[in-house]
Amino acid sequence: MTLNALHQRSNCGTCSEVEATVLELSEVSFHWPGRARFTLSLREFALKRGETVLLLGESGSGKSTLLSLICGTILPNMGKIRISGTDVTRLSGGARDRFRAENIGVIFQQFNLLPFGTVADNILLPLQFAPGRRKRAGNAKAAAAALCSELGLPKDVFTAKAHTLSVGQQQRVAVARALIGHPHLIIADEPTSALDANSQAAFLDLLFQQTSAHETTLLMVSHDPRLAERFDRVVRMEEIAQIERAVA
Ligand SMILES: Nc1ncnc2c1ncn2[C@@H]1O[C@H](COP(=O)(O)OP(=O)(O)OP(=O)(O)O)[C@@H](O)[C@H]1O
Repeated sequence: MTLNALHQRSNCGTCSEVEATVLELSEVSFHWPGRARFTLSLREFALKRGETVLLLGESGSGKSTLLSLICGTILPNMGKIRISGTDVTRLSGGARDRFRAENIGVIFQQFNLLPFGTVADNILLPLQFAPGRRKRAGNAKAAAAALCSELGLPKDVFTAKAHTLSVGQQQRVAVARALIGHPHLIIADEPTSALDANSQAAFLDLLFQQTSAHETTLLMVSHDPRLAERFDRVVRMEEIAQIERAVA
């Protein structure tokens, strides 16, 4: 039996601790290649199950780089990145893509919806690559429709093409796509940056309602420190990471 299977089946203290930590980075170092070499080093960073964390940092401080490392779209030069007990740096490229689809819901700044796909197509997309998540979603179409209704999207929008939606509606679709099948970890990269204060508050209400209902861990990047009070914890890039820039 694998360690993960043991953790899932056991109620022992050690395993509850492992399960309680959804994300754990240790001794991670990454550099972007090229003339203006940027190096990000991070000793330790962990997120607990159900925790909501706002990651703040100046432009160019490596926030998006860190999120890409967590999502496994780039690999560190050294160090461990464990998500729900699996060190993603040890997975092959294909296995990492599948792991991401299974375990992480991602919300991008520009939402990254398929413009000519329907709302349903967009929400169901991650399930195509993630059989476990598809199973957790149950009746996937019904789950997507339920999420739409919980997120305040009108029924007739379900079959509309994504590009015909308002920005506010597209946001909700992006949230539904990240939440379907209950991934343990949601990563959001400045999802509120293009919104006015009222829309920002409404967006966060939706996100927090959903994450608290399913004990989902949320790591959200923003430039806006005013959002801090809504989160369990605020982390600044300079507290957790060191960066170096060297021009060759
Ligand atoms: N694809 C890339 N190729 C090479 N270097 C990159 C790449 N992406 C980022 N970098 C380097 O990493 C540095 C940090 O960029 P990153 O986007 O992670 O910062 P950020 O904190 O998210 O910035 P912002 O708040 O402006 O989005 C950049 O200054 C750049 O030097």
